[in-house]
Amino acid sequence: MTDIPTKSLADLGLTAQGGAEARVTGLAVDSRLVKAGTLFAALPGSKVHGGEFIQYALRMGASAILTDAEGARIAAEELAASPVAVVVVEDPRAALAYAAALWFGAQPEVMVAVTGTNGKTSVASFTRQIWEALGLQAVNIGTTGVEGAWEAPLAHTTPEPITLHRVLAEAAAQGVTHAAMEASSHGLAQKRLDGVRLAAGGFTNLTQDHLDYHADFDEYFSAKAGLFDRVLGEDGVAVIQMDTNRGTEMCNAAESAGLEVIRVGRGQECHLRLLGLRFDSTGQDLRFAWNGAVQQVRLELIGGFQSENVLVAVGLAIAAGSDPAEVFATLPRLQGVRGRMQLAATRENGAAVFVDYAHTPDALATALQALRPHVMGRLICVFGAGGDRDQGKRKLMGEAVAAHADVGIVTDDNPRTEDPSDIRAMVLQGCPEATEVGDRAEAILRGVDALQPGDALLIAGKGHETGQTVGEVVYPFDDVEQASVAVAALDGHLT
Ligand SMILES: CC(=O)N[C@H]1[C@@H](OP(=O)(O)OP(=O)(O)OC[C@H]2O[C@@H](n3ccc(=O)[nH]c3=O)[C@H](O)[C@@H]2O)O[C@H](CO)[C@@H](O)[C@@H]1O[C@H](C)C(=O)N[C@@H](C)C(=O)N[C@H](CCC(=O)O)C(=O)O
Ligand SMILES: Nc1ncnc2c1ncn2[C@@H]1O[C@H](COP(=O)(O)OP(=O)(O)OP(=O)(O)O)[C@@H](O)[C@H]1O
Ligand SMILES: N[C@H](CCC[C@H](N)C(=O)O)C(=O)O
Ligand SMILES: [Mg+2]
Repeated sequence: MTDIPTKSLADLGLTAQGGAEARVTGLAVDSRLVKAGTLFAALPGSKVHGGEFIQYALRMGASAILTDAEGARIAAEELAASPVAVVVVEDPRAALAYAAALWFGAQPEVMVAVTGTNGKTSVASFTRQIWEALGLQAVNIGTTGVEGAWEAPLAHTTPEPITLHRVLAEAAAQGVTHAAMEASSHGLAQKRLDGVRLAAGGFTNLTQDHLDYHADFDEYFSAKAGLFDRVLGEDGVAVIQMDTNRGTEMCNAAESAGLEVIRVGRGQECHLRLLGLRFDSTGQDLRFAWNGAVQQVRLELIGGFQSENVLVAVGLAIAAGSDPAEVFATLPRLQGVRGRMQLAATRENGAAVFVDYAHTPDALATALQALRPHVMGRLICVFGAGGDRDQGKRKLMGEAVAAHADVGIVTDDNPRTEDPSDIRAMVLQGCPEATEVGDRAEAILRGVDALQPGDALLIAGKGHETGQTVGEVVYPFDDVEQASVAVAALDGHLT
């Protein structure tokens, strides 16, 4: 007959109205993906309630519907006329997260997650690199896809639970035992990772971003705190960067939830205490103490914020069971993450071009300040702000560049469905002296052309991205490639 694996609602931890049972052949949150036997999760959305699509899911042969009272109300007529099993719960997103975990079953034995406005991808990658250096089969999961012992592309930083658990089960089947994942604020607010068993959770920092999605900064904080007060079990460990806005509050939230906390920072109360950083042209020396015992390691990474991220990764690896001394010994082998303070090209006159993913006011300020000790001349910054995203951060991004760069060039960064010149105008409010060059390739060429001996150029905002999204179309675009092209064109012309 059929070899499609099925599960009962009870197998998925769900109870239908009237005790109805159903054999489920798959899960879907989008009605357009429903096939015969699928459980369709009709979720409350930001634009529309998924309940509107229940009738369509029924026509496609859904065997069960998971929704809330509102979804059941919207589709009351169709549901009454159908033999489908209906599960009504208060929080269908959380129920879906647990059902997806039960559907796919396996996940890597040891998992950690990291949240924060900036630094998640970096911490997740460093944690994976530490594990790999210790001989473990490890991956990081997030903005740059699944990387490490097993690789796969992802469309989101924290995928919705069906994709997430499919990926975790496939990774486990490939022999991956350790995984470090990013927990975005959207992912936490939508409970995408509530079904994941985590040994530890990390926090990097909290500054402005995504206030188009979260009602205000407190709600944004609460979403991030959900990693500690909801997702991590009581035997989990929290690794908290203290030297940052809301670090103490996040630590309190973790302690109130009964978690053990590893504090990271410069203060005396920190278990992983940053004692000093010395910068040179290829990296930095990091001096720190672990429970009072002093360590010093060489990092081939540009920018002091990378040391902060490394210490959070160190805390996560220790929290998840690795031996501290063995973890410290791996650190000189850490490699920078693609598009994070990446040296993309060098001009014949020695001036360097860096590509970085700074796309928030704090990240721009941090990245520019991090470059300053490496630059004797001027710091030039090519940057822009994304369309269909938090508008409130645009002027603040301009202000960060006005404050920390010597020359600013405002350009486009994924205008999406907005008018690019409107976005640039909002950015320019924060840096009226900057030059406006809409075309990003031309902006990069202008920035590279301006480089004199001792200067450096920071191309910010796109990092590892390989496309420029204008309207609904993604045009191929790579900052690292454009930097090389510009240097070759200008220096080739000069020689
Ligand atoms: C803003 C946001 O996070 N939206 C997510 C949310 O959708 P929504 O609430 O807006 O959905 P909606 O359009 O109102 O529709 C409601 C429901 O009806 C369903 N539907 C809709 C149309 C249809 O024909 N049939 C159907 O079933 C939808 O699947 C949805 O479940 O719930 C959906 C189902 O779980 C997600 O797929 C969707 O993520 C979209 C794709 C998205 O782009 N999210 C981005 C912003 C995101 O999550 N980014 C974060 C953070 C990045 C960062 O840190 O910088 C990330 O983790 O990537
Ligand atoms: N600890 C930090 N403090 C401040 N800024 C940072 C820190 N770490 C990274 N950044 C800045 O943020 C940029 C993005 O870093 P990263 O990709 O690691 O963050 P992320 O949190 O994963 O971002 P996203 O929300 O897009 O997934 C870096 O290129 C750098 O400019
Ligand atoms: N995950 C972030 C990435 C932003 C990167 C930047 N290039 C932009 O498009 O704004 C977001 O979607 O808000
Ligand atoms: Mg990321």
